[in-house]
Amino acid sequence: MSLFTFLKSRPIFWLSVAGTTVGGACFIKDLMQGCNFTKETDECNTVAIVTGSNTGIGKETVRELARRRAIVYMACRDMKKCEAAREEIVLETKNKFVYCRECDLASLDSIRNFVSTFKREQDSLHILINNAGIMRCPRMLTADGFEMQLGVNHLGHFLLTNLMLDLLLKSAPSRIVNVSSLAHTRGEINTTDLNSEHSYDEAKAYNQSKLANVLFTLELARRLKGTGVTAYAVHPGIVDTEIFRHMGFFSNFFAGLFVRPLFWPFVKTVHNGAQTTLYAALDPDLEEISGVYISDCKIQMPAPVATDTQLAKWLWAVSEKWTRAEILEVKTVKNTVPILKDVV
Ligand SMILES: NC(=O)C1=CN([C@@H]2O[C@H](COP(=O)(O)OP(=O)(O)OC[C@H]3O[C@@H](n4cnc5c(N)ncnc54)[C@H](OP(=O)(O)O)[C@@H]3O)[C@@H](O)[C@H]2O)C=CC1
Ligand SMILES: CC1=C(/C=C/C(C)=C/C=C/C(C)=C/C=O)C(C)(C)CCC1
Repeated sequence: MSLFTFLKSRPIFWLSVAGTTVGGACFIKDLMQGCNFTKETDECNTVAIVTGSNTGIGKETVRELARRRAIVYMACRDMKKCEAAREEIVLETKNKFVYCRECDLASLDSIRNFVSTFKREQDSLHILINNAGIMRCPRMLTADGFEMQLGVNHLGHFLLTNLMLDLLLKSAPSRIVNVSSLAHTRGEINTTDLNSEHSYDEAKAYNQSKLANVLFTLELARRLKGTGVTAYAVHPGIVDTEIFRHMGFFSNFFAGLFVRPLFWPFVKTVHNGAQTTLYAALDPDLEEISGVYISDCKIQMPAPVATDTQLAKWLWAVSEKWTRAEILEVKTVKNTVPILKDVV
């Protein structure tokens, strides 16, 4: 009888195999969780907006901002889901200054309505977190005819940010956090068919939109230099959220039963997935830094194409035209401080 045949017949052998597998999976899971933003900050009187915050990374981001006593606006398209998430967060954090307001990033009108409502209620904004996202959906169009992933992930946030710039400038130091992805490294800006009208590939469209997030951050930082408003692009890690909802391989019943458990050790929990966003939004050490790409709470180099300033300017010009955004002429602090010849 070989050693293996002998072991196979012993229940203790199978118990130890199962124990090692579970232990190994937990060990890998622990290794994959990445950074934790533990620096205590008091955000009392800080006004923040988080888009797409009824679930996933956005919801966790709101939870932590609320725990730190911020006034938080959850900008969501589904008011029922938003209210359920808000209630849970208010009960848990005892912070009642958490509000749900409708904002469908797939509609320029909805974004404009959200901005008007917000400006009627608040006269400052310190943190804008452009988090909402949709990944690898079949070809769909927004209310204004934009390909959905480009429309929601980039163009909607482009308009929202520009409409909020007056408040952000007034409230400086203030921050804009664009939730991008490592997927930007596989992205290309299709300058001849940005809206995927001639051909559509769901993965290419997602990667393009996430590259657009980094290029938008770069151009924002350039335009806002010296104003006290800073911009960051972040990669949250691979996080167990509903982002896979359009990918049958991950989201159907069979996947839930067999595929997800296989991936479980390799993905971050939502709590850990929100840490890099929180770091970018809150860490005082970043106050003088802008236009950077952050992954695992560390400034990292993005893909070379994401540092192309000409491409960033091109994307800005097209986005400005398509969203009909009124772009504020930004005066830097240097320009606004009166100089001697203005005073005498
Ligand atoms: N999870 C991951 O591994 C990674 C995620 N990211 C990025 O993180 C961000 C958050 O995603 P995650 O939490 O994972 O995904 P989820 O799918 O869990 O959350 C996405 C959020 O965006 C909202 N949203 C989608 N479309 C719109 C819209 N038209 N208007 C307003 N809100 C909308 C969703 O609302 P609703 O529930 O109503 O659809 C939801 O609240 C995204 O930008 C994503 O690209 C980046 C890298 C990896
Ligand atoms: C294939 C594969 C993995 C899954 C990768 C996934 C699920 C990536 C998701 C990326 C997302 C959501 C990007 C968003 O911008 C693991 C688990 C790392 C293990 C190794 C092989």
